[in-house]
Amino acid sequence: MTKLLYGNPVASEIQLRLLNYMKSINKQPKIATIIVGDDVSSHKYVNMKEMASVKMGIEPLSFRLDKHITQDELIELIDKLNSDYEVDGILLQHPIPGHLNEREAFDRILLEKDVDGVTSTSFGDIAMGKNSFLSCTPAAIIELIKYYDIEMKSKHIVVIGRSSILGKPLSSALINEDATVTTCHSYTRNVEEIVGQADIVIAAVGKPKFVKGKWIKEGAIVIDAGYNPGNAGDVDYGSCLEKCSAITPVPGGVGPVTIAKLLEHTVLAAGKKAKYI
Ligand SMILES: Nc1nc2c(c(=O)[nH]1)N[C@@H](CN(C=O)c1ccc(C(=O)N[C@@H](CCC(=O)O)C(=O)O)cc1)CN2
Repeated sequence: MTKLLYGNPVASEIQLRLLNYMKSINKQPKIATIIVGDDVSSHKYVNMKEMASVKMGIEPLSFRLDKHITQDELIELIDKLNSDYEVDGILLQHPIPGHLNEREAFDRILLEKDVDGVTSTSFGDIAMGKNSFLSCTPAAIIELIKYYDIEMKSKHIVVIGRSSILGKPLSSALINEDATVTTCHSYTRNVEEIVGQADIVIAAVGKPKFVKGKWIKEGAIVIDAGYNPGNAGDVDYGSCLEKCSAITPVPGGVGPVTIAKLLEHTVLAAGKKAKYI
């Protein structure tokens, strides 16, 4: 019987941990959320993050910027939030319109307010095993794997995707968990063959139903980090279900844990206790 790795119990456990921790902080954590433009999915995800924040007693400060905003105006807002003592965390939702330099904007976020783990410095710190916030979806995946007592040490984990907020930091964090990691991307030859050698497959490619059941080694574990329109994951769920020993559903898998990790990082930032993963 294939085990379903649901995200909600993992998210609930994180939230319980946070509620306890919040009792020891004598301030209400505040997160600034920024969306540039009118990407429908971005608005949906940020609304979900804000609703979850409010439920946890975190105050969201929303910034919805026009799609024609200039780089200077965006940087000016980030600078203002960096120097606002009341703001504990800053979230700049990806993607932003193409005329803007997203990397420069991410990197403008002060390290201690980078609760979303998107700055180059956070990424470098994580790679070196230093104390910064890991990007939220990679952090969610590692939390979910640990929650279900899945061994990472010495396992061959194949990550499909190398985006700067998902595939790359995830591969790096998995190496720190003593896994043997192969990262596949659009120039990788024979992806099917490589996936077939994996003990754990993590799909973070941004292509609906990309991973097929026939690629999967019998009994492997499949984690779907995809968030495509219409709630489609990156994994062809039906065919993979038949081959694997455990799988995350979409929706209801990695997604809810990603949001819980953002809340956790925000509360930890508020408590000035940044903690690795
Ligand atoms: N600055 C960032 N931008 C983006 C990130 C990020 O971590 N930081 N990640 C993605 C998308 N994302 C969060 O922003 C995200 C996507 C999906 C979910 C989620 O919980 N999905 C639900 C289904 C939602 C629904 O009902 O429609 C699920 O999987 O159960 C959470 C977060 C892009 N940009």
